[in-house]
Amino acid sequence: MAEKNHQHEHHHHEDEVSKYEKTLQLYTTELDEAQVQQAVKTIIAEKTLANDTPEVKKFLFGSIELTTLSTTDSDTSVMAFVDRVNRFESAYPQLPHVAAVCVYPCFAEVASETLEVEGVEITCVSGSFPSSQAVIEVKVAETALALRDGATEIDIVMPVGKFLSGNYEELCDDIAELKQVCGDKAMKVILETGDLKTASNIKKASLLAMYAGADYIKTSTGKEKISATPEAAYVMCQAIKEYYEKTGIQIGFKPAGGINTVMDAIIYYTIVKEVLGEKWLTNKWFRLGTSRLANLLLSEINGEETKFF
Ligand SMILES: O=C[C@H](O)COP(=O)(O)O
Repeated sequence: MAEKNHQHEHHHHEDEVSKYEKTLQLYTTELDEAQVQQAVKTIIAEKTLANDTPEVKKFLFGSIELTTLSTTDSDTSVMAFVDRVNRFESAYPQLPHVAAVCVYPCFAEVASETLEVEGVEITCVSGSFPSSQAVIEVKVAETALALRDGATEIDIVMPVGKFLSGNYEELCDDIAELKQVCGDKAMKVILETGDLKTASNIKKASLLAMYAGADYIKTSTGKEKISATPEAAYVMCQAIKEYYEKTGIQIGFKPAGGINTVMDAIIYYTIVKEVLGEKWLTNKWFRLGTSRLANLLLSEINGEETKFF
C-alpha cells in the first residue's frame, strides 16, 4: 500500500469544525437518492454481464479478505482457518491466494504464527469492533497490541454516533489518532453505511474518513441489519474519485458484509471499474470483505460444488 504523504494537523480549537465543514464544501455532498439509484441500476443493467467471466472471478478470489469474526472463534478454530490458506496453493496451484485473512485482534498472534504464505495480509478489526463505542485510549491500546502481535493491516469502525451528531472534529481526531498508531500499516475505515442511511451522509463520511487518514474506506462490519449495498459502493467510489482528483492520493475500497453471491461480487467489481477504472482493479486497492464468498467463487471457477475454507 503506497504510504500517503498527507498528515492532518489536529488542533483543539473552534475553527476545527469549520475546517471540516470547509473541506466538505470543496465537494458535492448533497446527493439525490433517485439519481444514485438510477446510476447504479444502469451500471448493473448495462455493464455487469460483461464482467461475468472466469478472469474476473479469479481476480475477485485474489481480492478476498477471508474473514472470521465470530463469537465462537477460538485459537484452535483460527489456527485451522489460517492453515487452510497455507494448504490452498497445493490444492489449487492455478489460482491466486486470497489477499488477506481478517480476524479479531486477540487472534493476531495465532494467525501470524500459523500463516506461512508470502503476500497474504493479516487484517485485524480494531477500535472496539463492531460498535466503535469505546474511549480512544482503549481503541489505541487494542490497535497497538494487534500490530505488536502480527497484524499487518487494521480495520476500524468510524464512530458513527459522532458522525450522525455532527461531531466531525472528534470523529476525525479518533481516526487520525488510530492512523498514527498504524504508521505505515494500512488502515481501513468502516463507515457502516447501513446506519448512515442517505447517500449524502455516505459521501460526507467517506470524505471525512479519507481526510482524517484512512488508506481504504470499507462499507460495513457485517454485524448490522444492513450491510454493503451497490448504492453505498457507488457513492463511496465517487468520493474516492473526487478525492483523488483533488489531492492525487489514491484510497482503496472494500465492500464488506452480506456479499453472499458471486453476482454480488461482480456487481461491486463493475461499480469500481466504471467509477474508478483499471487503476483500482488490483488487490492493493480493491478488497472484498467476506466470510462466505470464497467457496462460492471456488465452486464457480471449478464448475462444481467446492468447500475448501
Ligand atoms: O469484513 C467482513 C465482514 O464482516 C464479513 O461479513 P459477512 O460475514 O457478511 O461476509
